[in-house]
Amino acid sequence: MADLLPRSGTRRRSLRDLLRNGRPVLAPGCHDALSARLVAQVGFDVVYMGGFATTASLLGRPDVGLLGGSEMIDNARRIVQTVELPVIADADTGYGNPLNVIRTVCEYERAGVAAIHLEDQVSPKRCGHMTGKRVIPTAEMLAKVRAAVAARDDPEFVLIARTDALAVEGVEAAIDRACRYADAGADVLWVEAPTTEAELERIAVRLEGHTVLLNWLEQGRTPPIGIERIRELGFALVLFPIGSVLAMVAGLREYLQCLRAHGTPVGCLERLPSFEQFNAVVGLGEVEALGQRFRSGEPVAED
Ligand SMILES: C[C@](O)(C(=O)O)[C@H](CC(=O)O)C(=O)O
Repeated sequence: MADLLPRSGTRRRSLRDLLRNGRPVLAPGCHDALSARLVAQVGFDVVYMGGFATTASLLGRPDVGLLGGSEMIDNARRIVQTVELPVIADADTGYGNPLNVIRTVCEYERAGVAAIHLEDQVSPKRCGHMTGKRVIPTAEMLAKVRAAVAARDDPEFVLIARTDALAVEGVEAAIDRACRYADAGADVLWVEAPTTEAELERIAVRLEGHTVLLNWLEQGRTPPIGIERIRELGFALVLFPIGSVLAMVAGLREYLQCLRAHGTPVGCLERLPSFEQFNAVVGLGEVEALGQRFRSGEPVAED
């Protein structure tokens, strides 16, 4: 049965399968269920939900640790329920100490996400490409990683350990941290916000053999390397965390400026999806067919 609310079911295994394939797995960011549906409909295998875009969407504010874990998990749950792709979610600093990390992992698992990332910033965190970041001692982050590993119920659940130490302690120290986090059980490693191609190469060389994530932050501080270079360097997973909110701002601003200039949207309708095209994005046809099956009384086959 076409699920109105897809089950989380096999999507975690599919994330691990994708990561084993050796392709760079591309994970565009979303900020809500609608943007997640567009990621799926364009044909991507994985979707990412980050704090930057979620904070912007829910609060209209910057990514400076304003959202709590429950708000992030609630947003992730709605995204999981509207796409059948593996969802990678931002768990920021884990929202407290190792006990809080345990709760965060359990709640994200129950929400159906396939992976989370935990970072070693001091709380409240700052967006990884902002200045003024501070990091917690390595030992404190190791305790969080160990707690996260112990907390997960499904071994398919993917734990991503992120270090923001590059901006504070330098690239070598950041890589050393990442290696320690792998020893503690992290499945994927992320050295946040390299600012030169030389740093990107150093990360790739020293972390060879690990599953390494690249955060390809749109308009961020990391050089905008191309997909072939990403493949050469061996990054297994690439996030594009804020494109959905950047695109929304660009498109909506253009629409509103047109409306303000003309008094009606008549001057920009041709650049918008039709009413029917939008209803296809939100699956009006499948929802109405599902409702009709119950109204007609025909037996509902279990998939
Ligand atoms: C990736 C990120 O976690 C996000 O929330 O999208 C952000 C964005 C960034 O990398 O600057 C963050 O680091 O908090």
